[in-house]
Amino acid sequence: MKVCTVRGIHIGEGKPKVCLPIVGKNEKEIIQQFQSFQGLPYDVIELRIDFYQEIRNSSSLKSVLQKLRSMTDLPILLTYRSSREGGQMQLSDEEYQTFVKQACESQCIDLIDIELMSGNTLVFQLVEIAHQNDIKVVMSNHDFDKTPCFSDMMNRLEQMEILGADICKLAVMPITYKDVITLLNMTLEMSHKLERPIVTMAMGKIGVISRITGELTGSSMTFASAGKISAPGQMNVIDMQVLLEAIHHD
Ligand SMILES: O=C1C[C@@](O)(C(=O)O)C[C@@H](O)[C@@H]1O
Repeated sequence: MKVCTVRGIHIGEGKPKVCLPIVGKNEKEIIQQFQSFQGLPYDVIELRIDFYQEIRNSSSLKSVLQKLRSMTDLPILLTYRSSREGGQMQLSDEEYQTFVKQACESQCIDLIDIELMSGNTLVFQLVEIAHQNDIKVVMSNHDFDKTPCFSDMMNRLEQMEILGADICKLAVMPITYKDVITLLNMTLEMSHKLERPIVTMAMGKIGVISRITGELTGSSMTFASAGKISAPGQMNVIDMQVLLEAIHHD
């Protein structure tokens, strides 16, 4: 597995990197949430821009990205999560493309989430826009209803790599503990098979274990919370670091 380095953070090496999501609906809330992270042990900020009410307004979008950039040197991952995949809103294909272009051209972000299921042509175009602007692509897929079978999950991660992902991310919903074990096994296998770092998680209460075992299975990043969660099962960032450290070995 190759390492993806962003602003000196090596994703895919050592302990899984901890990402904290911001879920503010306006600029004030976004900045307040970011400020509340001060002093906490984390590596990457995720701005969940589907929560932001002004996502379609290019000057507001630019302004919020510029403000956040001016406040931190940590890597910023910008994520628009469609309602199809558990997010807060649905952009049309055209709007999605415009949004990705504006965000990447702002030069205020380091990584951008692109949903695998947006359709190959659109995904290809979005990856191109990101890479032209030196932004890394976290390609993602979410199943909030179930855990797909082993081979389906493998295929999705493989497809992400083929489509140009720099990091391949899969989040699923387990119904049973067996689903969680299936995800962990699949992660272990794919972390050896793929060239790109992978990120996986089983959401919800019964999937919590999957958020701390990345060093064993090869999942290179994990999402925690500092107050507001962006997905079910995220644990507090301080508890998370204690557990990651307990598992960590050289
Ligand atoms: O894709 C992911 C992972 C996630 O869904 C989780 O389960 O922690 C949280 C989201 O904010 C992020 O974009």
